[in-house]
Amino acid sequence: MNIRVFENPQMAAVYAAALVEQVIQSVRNPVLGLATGSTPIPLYESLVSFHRQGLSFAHVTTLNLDEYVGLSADHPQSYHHFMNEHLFRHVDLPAEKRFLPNGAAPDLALECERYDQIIREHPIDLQILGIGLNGHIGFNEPDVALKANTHVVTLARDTIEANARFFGEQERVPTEAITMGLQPILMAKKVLLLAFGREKANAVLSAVRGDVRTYSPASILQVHPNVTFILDREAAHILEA
Ligand SMILES: N[C@@H]1[C@@H](O)[C@H](O)[C@@H](COP(=O)(O)O)O[C@@H]1O
Repeated sequence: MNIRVFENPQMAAVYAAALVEQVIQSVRNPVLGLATGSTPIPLYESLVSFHRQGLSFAHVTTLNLDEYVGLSADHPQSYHHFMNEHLFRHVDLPAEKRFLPNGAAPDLALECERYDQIIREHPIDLQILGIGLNGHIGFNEPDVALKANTHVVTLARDTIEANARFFGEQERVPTEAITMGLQPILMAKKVLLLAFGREKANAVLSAVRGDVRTYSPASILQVHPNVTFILDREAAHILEA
């Protein structure tokens, strides 16, 4: 596991964007696993600026980690909408090569199967991750057991509270999501986990130094052969103490 600590999220994001560019430039049909949340926003800003300087996404395929159940693609808090706003509408990534789970699908079990089939057809070259305050990755929440495949998850109380800031009030946050399971994340050739801010320091510490536990889903990354944690000083402050 590599750990890189930067002065601030902007510098960390430029480093992460350079690693993404390296994959885009060196792999014939690169597949990127993408994350949402506030953390990857500066990374997407850097990638948009790289695009303006000539980096093409025309041959890239993207697979997102997750989506809220019950939100259609045009809902302002959906992850579909998030990806459009922060990346897709700014770059030349073909619409048919952008995949996200459909949280508004009438049959969620079928939707999970559909998404797993897409994942099987597009093994991930580089997976971008954030981390929840409780150590979740994607929406794989701490639990007695974790799942390998795409599944519907009931969001943890902490997660609903943490994400209420995007919805205005807690009651409006969906209580369920569809998330990729751990298998495609662990099968990705390379994983970048980004974490910024003091409130992430404990989750980062457990992920990096704790035992591998289902109650700390990010800790499973310790068994992956090519993971880089990209942190700002605040998120790294306990690790560096
Ligand atoms: N499902 C997403 C995760 O993929 C994300 O990593 C995490 C942290 O979000 P943030 O980056 O806003 O702290 O929570 C969200 O709920």
